[in-house]
Amino acid sequence: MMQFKTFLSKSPSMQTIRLIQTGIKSAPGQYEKAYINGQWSSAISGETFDVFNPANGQVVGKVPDMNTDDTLVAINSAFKAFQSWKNTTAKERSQILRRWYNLLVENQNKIAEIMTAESGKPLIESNGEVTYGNSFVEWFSELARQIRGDIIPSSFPSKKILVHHQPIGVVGLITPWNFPHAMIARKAAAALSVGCTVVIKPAEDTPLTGIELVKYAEEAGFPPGVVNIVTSSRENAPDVGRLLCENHLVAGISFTGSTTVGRILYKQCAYGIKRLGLELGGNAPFIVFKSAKLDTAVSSALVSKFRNCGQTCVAANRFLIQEDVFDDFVEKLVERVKLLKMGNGSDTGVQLGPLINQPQLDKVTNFVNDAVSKGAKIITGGRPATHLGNLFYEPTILTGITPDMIVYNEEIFGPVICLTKFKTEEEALQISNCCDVGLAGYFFSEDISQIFRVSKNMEVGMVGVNEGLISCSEAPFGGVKQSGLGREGSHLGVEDYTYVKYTCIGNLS
Ligand SMILES: NC(=O)C1=CN([C@@H]2O[C@H](COP(=O)(O)OP(=O)(O)OC[C@H]3O[C@@H](n4cnc5c(N)ncnc54)[C@H](OP(=O)(O)O)[C@@H]3O)[C@@H](O)[C@H]2O)C=CC1
Ligand SMILES: O=C(O)CCCC(=O)O
Repeated sequence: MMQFKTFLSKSPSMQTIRLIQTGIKSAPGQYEKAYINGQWSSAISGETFDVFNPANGQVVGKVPDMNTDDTLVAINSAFKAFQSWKNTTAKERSQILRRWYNLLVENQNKIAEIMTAESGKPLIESNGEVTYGNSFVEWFSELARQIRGDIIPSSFPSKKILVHHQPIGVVGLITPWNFPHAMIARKAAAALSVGCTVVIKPAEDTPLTGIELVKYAEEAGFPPGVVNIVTSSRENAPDVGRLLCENHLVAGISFTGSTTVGRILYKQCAYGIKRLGLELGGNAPFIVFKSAKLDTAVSSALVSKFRNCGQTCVAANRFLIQEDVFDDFVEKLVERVKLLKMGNGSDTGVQLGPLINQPQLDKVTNFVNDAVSKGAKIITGGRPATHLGNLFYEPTILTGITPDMIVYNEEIFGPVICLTKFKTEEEALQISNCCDVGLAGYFFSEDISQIFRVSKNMEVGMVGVNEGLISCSEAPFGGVKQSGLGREGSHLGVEDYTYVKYTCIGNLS
C-alpha cells in the first residue's frame, strides 16, 4: 500500500530517482506482437494500431489490431490447452506462477516505464502499480496449493459426500487502461492458479504493458495456449467482446471497466449462462466527521482522489464534510492540492500525469462546466492545463455542490474534488447511499460507535475507515448494486473461476 502514498511526498523518493537514472526506455513506435497459442502473432488481417503517450501524443508502440478471426484462434487454443492445464497439480501451477512473479519483480523498472509511456502515470505510481499487480501473482501462487474441498458428514452411513473445486475452463479477461498491469494480474493469476486458461483483451490505450506481462508468462513456462493476449482497437473491441461472451468454448468472463460496457457483457453472457465477474464504476463517498483527525483525512483525500489523476473506480467522488470542520478541512486541503506537481510522468517529481485520452478530458471538462453553470464555486483549478499538453486537467476543488449536478451523480474519473457540507450522520449516510452504485466508501471518525455504525450502513462493497487506500491482494475487491458482481483478490478471488463439484459415493458397506 505504501507505494502509492509516496507520490504525495513533496520531493521525489530515492526510488524515483533511481528509476529515472536507469535510463531504460521502450523504443518509440516499436512493433509488438500479440500472443496466441504460444506464438507471437500479427493480426490475421495484417492491421495494426498505434499506441500513444498521453503526455505528449508521441507514438510509443504499434500492436496488431486483432478481430474475431484472431480471437477465435485464441479461444480454440485456450480450450485445447485447458484439457491438459486442468490436470496439472496445484504445486506445478504454483511454481509456474511463482516463476512469473519472480520475472515480473526482476523486470519491474522496465514494466513501469512502459506503463508510464502508454498511460501517462507518474513513474513512481507505475512502479507502485507493478508492485501491486505483482502481489496478485505472488498471492495466487501461494493460494493455488491451499484450495481444498470438503468431506461433509452424511446422514446415510452408506454414502460419502465429497466436494471439489474444479476450474471452469477458458476465461475471457477484458481489462481497462487505468491499471494496465494490476487488472490483468488480478484476474489472470487467479484463473491460472486453479487450472483455467485465459484469453486477455487489454484496452486499446494500454496494450503494451499487457504484452510485456505475457512475455514473462511465456518465459515462466506456461504451456502454449494457457495464456493468450489479443490486442484490438476500440473499433474491434465490441466484436471481440461479443465473441468471448457468446462462444460456447468460453466458460466465463471477467471484466473491469465502465458500467455501460458491463451491462452489455451481462446481456451477452446471458444466453450461455456464462460465469461473469464484473468490476464496474463507483461513486465513492468520502465522509469527514467532526471527530476526525483532519490531517489524516486530508492526506487520505489526496491519495484516494489523485491516484492515477483521479482515474480510479475506487476514487473518492463525493466529499461530505461535517459543517463543524468544513472550513478547516478545506483550508488544509487547498494548501496541499496547490503543491501538487503535474506533468509528464517520466519527469522527476511529477505527482499527477495527464488524463488518458480526449474523451476523458472532454468528460471531466463537461462535468466541471456543468457544475459551475449550476452554481458550484471553483476554489482552485477548474480548467485544462493546456500549457502542459493536450490532455492535462488542473487539480480542481469545487464547493457549493448540489444534487442536480453531474459531478454529484456520476463517477468523475478525473482530478476533481467536490465538497458538500452536512449536519448529521443520518444526512451523510442518506447522501452516501442515494445512488445506484456502491463500490468503495471512506469515512473519518475517532468515535468507535460511529465507526461500527457507519461502516455497517454504508451501501458499498469496501469501506476505508480513517484510510484512503484500501486495495491489496489479501482483501476482497468488489462492489454492491450496479458496481458489479463477484470479488477479486483475497481467498475469494478464485470463486469466479471454479465450479463446486459434489460427488456422492454410495452403497458403501
Ligand atoms: N471501473 C473501472 O475501473 C473503469 C471505469 N471506467 C469508466 O468508464 C468510462 C469510459 O472509459 P472506457 O475506456 O470507455 O471504458 P470501457 O468500459 O469502454 O473499457 C474497458 C474495456 O472494455 C473494452 N470494451 C469497450 N467496449 C466493449 C464492448 N462493447 N464489449 C467488450 N469490451 C469492450 C475496452 O476496449 P477498448 O479500450 O479497446 O475500447 C476496454 O478493454 C470512464 O470515464 C470511467 O468512468 C473506465 C475504465 C475503468
Ligand atoms: O480503478 C480500477 O479499475 C481498479 C481499482 C484499482 C485498485 O485495485 O485499487
